[in-house]
Amino acid sequence: MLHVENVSGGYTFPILKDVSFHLAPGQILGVLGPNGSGKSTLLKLVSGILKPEAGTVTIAGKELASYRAKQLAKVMAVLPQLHPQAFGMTVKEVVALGRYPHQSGLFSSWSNEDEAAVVEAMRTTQVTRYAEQEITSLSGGEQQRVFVAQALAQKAPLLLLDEPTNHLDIAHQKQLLDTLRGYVQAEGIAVVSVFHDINLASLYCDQLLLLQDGKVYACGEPHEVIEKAKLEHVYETLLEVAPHPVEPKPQMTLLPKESADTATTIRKEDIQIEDNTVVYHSERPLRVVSSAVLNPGFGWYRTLINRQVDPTYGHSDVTSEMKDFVRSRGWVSTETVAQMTAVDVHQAVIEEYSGDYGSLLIMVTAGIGNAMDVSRAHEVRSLPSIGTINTWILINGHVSDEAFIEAMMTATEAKTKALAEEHVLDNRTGTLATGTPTDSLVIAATQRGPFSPYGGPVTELGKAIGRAVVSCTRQAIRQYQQAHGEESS
Ligand SMILES: Nc1ncnc2c1ncn2[C@@H]1O[C@H](COP(=O)(O)OP(=O)(O)OP(=O)(O)O)[C@@H](O)[C@H]1O
Repeated sequence: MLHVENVSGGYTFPILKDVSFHLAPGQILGVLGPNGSGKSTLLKLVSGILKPEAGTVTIAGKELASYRAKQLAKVMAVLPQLHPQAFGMTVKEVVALGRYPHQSGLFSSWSNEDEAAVVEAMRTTQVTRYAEQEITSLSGGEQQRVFVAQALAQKAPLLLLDEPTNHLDIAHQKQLLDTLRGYVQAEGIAVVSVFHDINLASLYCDQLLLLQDGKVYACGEPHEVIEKAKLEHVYETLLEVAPHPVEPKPQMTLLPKESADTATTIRKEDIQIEDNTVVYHSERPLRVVSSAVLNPGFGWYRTLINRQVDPTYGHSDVTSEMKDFVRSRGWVSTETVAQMTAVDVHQAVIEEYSGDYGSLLIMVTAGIGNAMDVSRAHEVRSLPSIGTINTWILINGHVSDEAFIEAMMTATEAKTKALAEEHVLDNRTGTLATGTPTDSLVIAATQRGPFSPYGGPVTELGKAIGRAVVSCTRQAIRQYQQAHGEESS
């Protein structure tokens, strides 16, 4: 649909240098780049407002320079960054201007097709209710939607949009782009759109073109362009790129400058055992990954709780009950990770280790009444009630996501090793137990200090986790056995 080949051009001096890309029908290309990088200039060169000094622009198989104005308007609609003033016109009249290329003769007649296109465009952009209102009486975002409607009413197979979501609130941004996406797929049109919002561009575009100083720095699918190093280089700012939770489209997050007063050190004496809970509270949120009852998964939290409940504990909504409990103790539920255990929390084993990775605090409570052999779990019909090994690994250090995951594996292997060393059996099968049905793990890091990219058993961090978890879990198992009158072997 659109072929841009080695285009250079600009104003009195060149802005764009040697830009090439191709766009197929049914595709959206997002143009990204910092202020002044040439995004709007590129649209002006593609739309014919500016003439290229070198290179060619071909639309629907025909060179741009050979189109007559009205003919061009039939194949291409443009939403400029700044809109022409439209004083005294109603919304419908502004949208109807989009039908100009389809009028013929001196005394143009308004056809049913024109009317249908205008009505549909207003409906799509949700401006029908303002149809008879003067455009200047609308808010900035409402006016923006009217100009998008004007471009859609033109029914051109190529749409050039300069920041179409400008002034729109998040719901209207999403609504407009969802509609555009559907429209592009249904009608097979092609769209080139300038975006400032990198995440929206990633979510909605098939291809992205990243400009730097008028040159193409990167071009490809969102996962090829939305890369930390590329964006940091072009925008000259610190950021992170992470996966979108639902779509396979990367999303970027800005990293604010680190403030000097935000360091937190986790110390053994700050872990409190009060009533029926083990509690750690940090002034600064910790990066946590956990399988806790309250706030599991990855997140940032300030309070960690291992709560002892009665062995007969039973609630239909455990998460809500835990939230209420956390609040009743004066903690904030949205910044608390909470686990449950039937073990007396005074039997918690807490140890401290340090090394090149920073330092570690381990807390373990071990209830092994329901210990089971995972390889024989398929033979068990009903799950036993409470009986859990809860483990905390608190790290004074900076840990990558990969290291968090490897630390989980290392800790799990270490726990299983501890059960074997203590010769804990699965009572149903008489084989060595590997864990319990409801074991829970919390790994938290201050994300300051030494950086650990990995957490496997050959890393300093992994070695410490392996040794510490085996030691603490073995002691916790013995505590449990002594409390329950059993002999540790
Ligand atoms: N009409 C003009 N005459 C001369 N120079 C211009 C004109 N319009 C833009 N420029 C210059 O061209 C360069 C690129 O501008 P352009 O508007 O294409 O950037 P952009 O990437 O769209 O920026 P923004 O993100 O701020 O909208 C800038 O240095 C700008 O000053």
